[in-house]
Amino acid sequence: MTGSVAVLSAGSNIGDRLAHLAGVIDGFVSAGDEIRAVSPVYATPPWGGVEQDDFYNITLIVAGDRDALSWLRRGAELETAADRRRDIRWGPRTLDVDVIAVRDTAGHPVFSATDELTLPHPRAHERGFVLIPWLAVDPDARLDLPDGGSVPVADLVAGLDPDERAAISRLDVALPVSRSIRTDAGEKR
Ligand SMILES: Nc1ncnc2c1ncn2[C@@H]1O[C@H](COP(=O)(O)OP(=O)(O)OP(=O)(O)O)[C@@H](O)[C@H]1O
Ligand SMILES: Nc1nc2c(c(=O)[nH]1)N=C(CO)CN2
Repeated sequence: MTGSVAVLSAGSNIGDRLAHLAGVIDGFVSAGDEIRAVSPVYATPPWGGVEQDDFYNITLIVAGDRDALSWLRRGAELETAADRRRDIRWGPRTLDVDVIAVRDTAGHPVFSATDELTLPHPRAHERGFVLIPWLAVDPDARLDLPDGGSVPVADLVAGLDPDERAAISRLDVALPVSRSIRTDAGEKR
Protein backbone atom coordinates (compact mmCIF):
# COMPACT_ATOMS: atom_id res chain seq x y z
CA MET A 1 0.00 0.00 0.00
CA THR A 2 1.05 3.58 -0.62
CA GLY A 3 0.11 4.84 2.81
CA SER A 4 1.62 7.92 4.34
CA VAL A 5 1.29 10.45 7.12
CA ALA A 6 0.92 14.11 6.18
CA VAL A 7 1.20 17.39 8.01
CA LEU A 8 -1.35 19.75 6.49
CA SER A 9 -2.00 23.43 7.10
CA ALA A 10 -5.47 24.86 6.55
CA GLY A 11 -6.39 28.53 6.56
CA SER A 12 -9.46 30.66 5.93
CA ASN A 13 -10.18 34.38 6.01
CA ILE A 14 -13.44 34.67 4.07
CA GLY A 15 -16.91 33.69 5.28
CA ASP A 16 -17.45 31.25 8.13
CA ARG A 17 -13.82 30.58 8.89
CA LEU A 18 -14.46 27.93 11.55
CA ALA A 19 -16.89 26.05 9.31
CA HIS A 20 -14.38 26.05 6.47
CA LEU A 21 -11.67 24.61 8.72
CA ALA A 22 -14.10 22.04 10.15
CA GLY A 23 -14.89 21.02 6.56
CA VAL A 24 -11.29 19.94 6.09
CA ILE A 25 -11.51 17.50 8.99
CA ASP A 26 -14.90 16.19 7.88
CA GLY A 27 -13.61 15.93 4.33
CA PHE A 28 -10.71 13.68 5.26
CA VAL A 29 -12.75 11.62 7.72
CA SER A 30 -15.44 11.01 5.13
CA ALA A 31 -12.77 9.85 2.66
CA GLY A 32 -11.63 7.22 5.16
CA ASP A 33 -8.47 8.98 6.33
CA GLU A 34 -7.38 8.93 9.95
CA ILE A 35 -7.06 12.21 11.79
CA ARG A 36 -4.04 11.80 14.05
CA ALA A 37 -4.08 15.31 15.52
CA VAL A 38 -5.76 18.66 15.06
CA SER A 39 -4.25 21.81 16.52
CA PRO A 40 -6.23 24.48 18.29
CA VAL A 41 -7.49 27.24 16.01
CA TYR A 42 -5.19 30.28 15.81
CA ALA A 43 -6.08 33.77 14.67
CA THR A 44 -3.19 34.92 12.49
CA PRO A 45 -2.44 38.21 10.76
CA PRO A 46 -2.09 37.86 6.98
CA TRP A 47 1.37 36.68 5.92
CA GLY A 48 2.74 37.83 2.58
CA GLY A 49 2.04 41.55 2.37
CA VAL A 50 -1.52 41.61 0.99
CA GLU A 51 -3.82 43.74 3.11
CA GLN A 52 -6.76 41.56 4.12
CA ASP A 53 -8.65 40.19 7.11
CA ASP A 54 -6.97 37.96 9.67
CA PHE A 55 -6.94 34.24 9.00
CA TYR A 56 -7.96 31.35 11.19
CA ASN A 57 -5.39 28.57 10.85
CA ILE A 58 -4.99 24.98 11.98
CA THR A 59 -2.35 22.36 11.38
CA LEU A 60 -3.45 18.76 11.26
CA ILE A 61 -1.75 15.40 11.02
CA VAL A 62 -3.51 12.81 8.90
CA ALA A 63 -2.76 9.24 7.91
CA GLY A 64 -4.23 7.26 5.07
CA ASP A 65 -3.77 5.06 2.07
CA ARG A 66 -2.49 7.93 -0.05
CA ASP A 67 0.74 9.09 -1.62
CA ALA A 68 1.88 12.72 -1.32
CA LEU A 69 0.11 13.91 -4.48
CA SER A 70 -3.13 12.40 -3.29
CA TRP A 71 -3.06 14.56 -0.12
CA LEU A 72 -2.62 17.63 -2.33
CA ARG A 73 -5.47 16.60 -4.63
CA ARG A 74 -7.89 15.83 -1.80
CA GLY A 75 -7.00 19.20 -0.25
CA ALA A 76 -7.73 20.89 -3.61
CA GLU A 77 -11.11 19.14 -3.78
CA LEU A 78 -11.96 20.49 -0.35
CA GLU A 79 -10.88 24.00 -1.44
CA THR A 80 -13.18 23.72 -4.45
CA ALA A 81 -16.03 22.52 -2.24
CA ALA A 82 -15.52 25.67 -0.17
CA ASP A 83 -15.85 27.74 -3.35
CA ARG A 84 -12.19 28.75 -3.29
CA ARG A 85 -11.26 31.21 -6.06
CA ARG A 86 -7.70 31.54 -7.32
CA ASP A 87 -6.98 35.20 -7.94
CA ILE A 88 -4.47 37.14 -5.85
CA ARG A 89 -1.35 35.30 -4.74
CA TRP A 90 -1.33 35.18 -0.95
CA GLY A 91 -4.67 36.97 -1.04
CA PRO A 92 -7.97 36.26 0.72
CA ARG A 93 -9.55 32.85 0.42
CA THR A 94 -12.40 30.77 1.82
CA LEU A 95 -10.05 27.85 2.27
CA ASP A 96 -6.45 26.98 1.62
CA VAL A 97 -5.05 23.51 2.27
CA ASP A 98 -1.27 23.20 1.99
CA VAL A 99 0.75 20.01 2.26
CA ILE A 100 3.60 20.84 4.62
CA ALA A 101 5.41 17.52 4.94
CA VAL A 102 4.82 13.83 4.26
CA ARG A 103 6.45 10.68 5.61
CA ASP A 104 5.89 7.17 4.33
CA THR A 105 4.66 4.34 6.53
CA ALA A 106 8.26 3.52 7.49
CA GLY A 107 8.72 7.10 8.73
CA HIS A 108 10.97 8.18 5.86
CA PRO A 109 10.44 11.71 4.56
CA VAL A 110 8.93 12.13 1.11
CA PHE A 111 10.49 14.89 -0.99
CA SER A 112 9.16 16.44 -4.16
CA ALA A 113 10.45 19.28 -6.32
CA THR A 114 7.82 19.88 -8.98
CA ASP A 115 5.65 22.97 -9.47
CA GLU A 116 2.60 20.90 -8.67
CA LEU A 117 4.02 19.61 -5.41
CA THR A 118 7.07 20.84 -3.54
CA LEU A 119 7.86 18.98 -0.33
CA PRO A 120 8.53 20.03 2.25
CA HIS A 121 6.41 23.11 1.56
CA PRO A 122 9.00 25.72 0.50
CA ARG A 123 7.70 28.47 2.76
CA ALA A 124 6.62 26.42 5.79
CA HIS A 125 9.83 27.11 7.71
CA GLU A 126 9.15 30.86 7.77
CA ARG A 127 5.42 30.84 8.51
CA GLY A 128 4.30 31.23 12.10
CA PHE A 129 0.75 30.35 11.06
CA VAL A 130 2.00 26.87 10.10
CA LEU A 131 4.73 26.30 12.68
CA ILE A 132 2.98 27.45 15.86
CA PRO A 133 -0.08 25.19 15.42
CA TRP A 134 2.22 22.32 14.33
CA LEU A 135 4.30 22.67 17.48
CA ALA A 136 1.13 22.71 19.59
CA VAL A 137 0.17 19.20 18.43
CA ASP A 138 3.69 17.79 18.25
CA PRO A 139 6.30 19.38 20.52
CA ASP A 140 8.97 17.07 19.02
CA ALA A 141 8.08 17.81 15.39
CA ARG A 142 10.97 18.16 12.94
CA LEU A 143 10.96 19.60 9.44
CA ASP A 144 12.85 17.19 7.20
CA LEU A 145 15.27 18.72 4.73
CA PRO A 146 16.18 17.33 1.29
CA ASP A 147 19.88 17.16 2.26
CA GLY A 148 19.03 14.42 4.75
CA GLY A 149 18.96 16.61 7.84
CA SER A 150 16.06 17.94 9.79
CA VAL A 151 15.34 20.91 12.00
CA PRO A 152 13.18 21.00 15.13
CA VAL A 153 9.99 22.98 14.58
CA ALA A 154 10.54 24.40 18.06
CA ASP A 155 13.78 26.01 16.80
CA LEU A 156 12.00 27.46 13.79
CA VAL A 157 9.32 28.94 16.06
CA ALA A 158 12.00 30.37 18.34
CA GLY A 159 13.63 31.99 15.30
CA LEU A 160 10.49 33.77 14.11
CA ASP A 161 10.23 37.52 14.38
CA PRO A 162 8.97 38.06 17.95
CA ASP A 163 6.31 40.48 16.64
CA GLU A 164 4.99 37.80 14.26
CA ARG A 165 4.92 35.26 17.09
CA ALA A 166 3.16 37.60 19.49
CA ALA A 167 0.47 38.48 16.96
CA ILE A 168 -0.63 34.85 16.59
CA SER A 169 -3.24 34.02 19.18
CA ARG A 170 -4.82 30.75 20.14
CA LEU A 171 -8.62 30.81 20.19
CA ASP A 172 -10.65 29.05 22.83
CA VAL A 173 -13.15 27.54 20.39
CA ALA A 174 -14.02 24.06 19.24
CA LEU A 175 -14.27 23.38 15.53
CA PRO A 176 -17.84 22.55 14.47
CA VAL A 177 -16.96 19.15 13.02
CA SER A 178 -19.97 17.06 12.09
CA ARG A 179 -18.30 13.78 12.95
CA SER A 180 -16.85 12.98 16.31
CA ILE A 181 -13.16 12.31 15.83
CA ARG A 182 -10.69 10.76 18.16
CA THR A 183 -7.11 11.92 17.91
CA ASP A 184 -4.03 9.88 18.71
CA ALA A 185 -3.95 11.43 22.14
CA GLY A 186 -7.36 9.88 22.83
CA GLU A 187 -8.83 13.33 22.99
CA LYS A 188 -12.40 13.53 21.74
CA ARG A 189 -13.42 16.64 19.79
N1 LIG B 1 3.34 21.56 -0.72
C1 LIG B 1 2.36 22.15 -1.42
N2 LIG B 1 1.16 22.37 -0.85
C2 LIG B 1 0.16 22.99 -1.54
N3 LIG B 1 0.26 23.39 -2.84
C3 LIG B 1 1.45 23.18 -3.44
C4 LIG B 1 2.54 22.56 -2.76
N4 LIG B 1 3.60 22.49 -3.63
C5 LIG B 1 3.20 23.05 -4.76
N5 LIG B 1 1.92 23.46 -4.68
C6 LIG B 1 1.19 24.09 -5.77
O1 LIG B 1 1.03 25.45 -5.46
C7 LIG B 1 0.00 25.92 -6.32
C8 LIG B 1 -0.59 27.22 -5.78
O2 LIG B 1 -1.24 26.91 -4.57
P1 LIG B 1 -2.04 28.06 -3.84
O3 LIG B 1 -2.88 28.85 -4.80
O4 LIG B 1 -2.78 27.40 -2.71
O5 LIG B 1 -0.84 28.97 -3.33
P2 LIG B 1 -0.90 29.92 -2.14
O6 LIG B 1 -1.56 29.16 -1.02
O7 LIG B 1 -1.51 31.22 -2.54
O8 LIG B 1 0.61 30.19 -1.79
P3 LIG B 1 1.65 29.25 -1.08
O9 LIG B 1 2.02 28.21 -2.09
O10 LIG B 1 2.77 30.18 -0.77
O11 LIG B 1 1.00 28.67 0.14
C9 LIG B 1 -0.98 24.77 -6.47
O12 LIG B 1 -1.37 24.67 -7.80
C10 LIG B 1 -0.20 23.55 -6.02
O13 LIG B 1 -0.17 22.54 -7.01
N1 LIG C 1 -1.97 34.22 8.32
C1 LIG C 1 -2.03 33.63 7.14
N2 LIG C 1 -1.51 34.25 6.07
C2 LIG C 1 -1.56 33.62 4.87
C3 LIG C 1 -2.15 32.35 4.73
C4 LIG C 1 -2.71 31.73 5.88
O1 LIG C 1 -3.25 30.60 5.83
N3 LIG C 1 -2.61 32.40 7.06
N4 LIG C 1 -2.17 31.73 3.53
C5 LIG C 1 -1.63 32.31 2.48
C6 LIG C 1 -1.59 31.58 1.21
O2 LIG C 1 -0.89 30.42 1.31
C7 LIG C 1 -1.03 33.64 2.51
N5 LIG C 1 -1.01 34.23 3.81
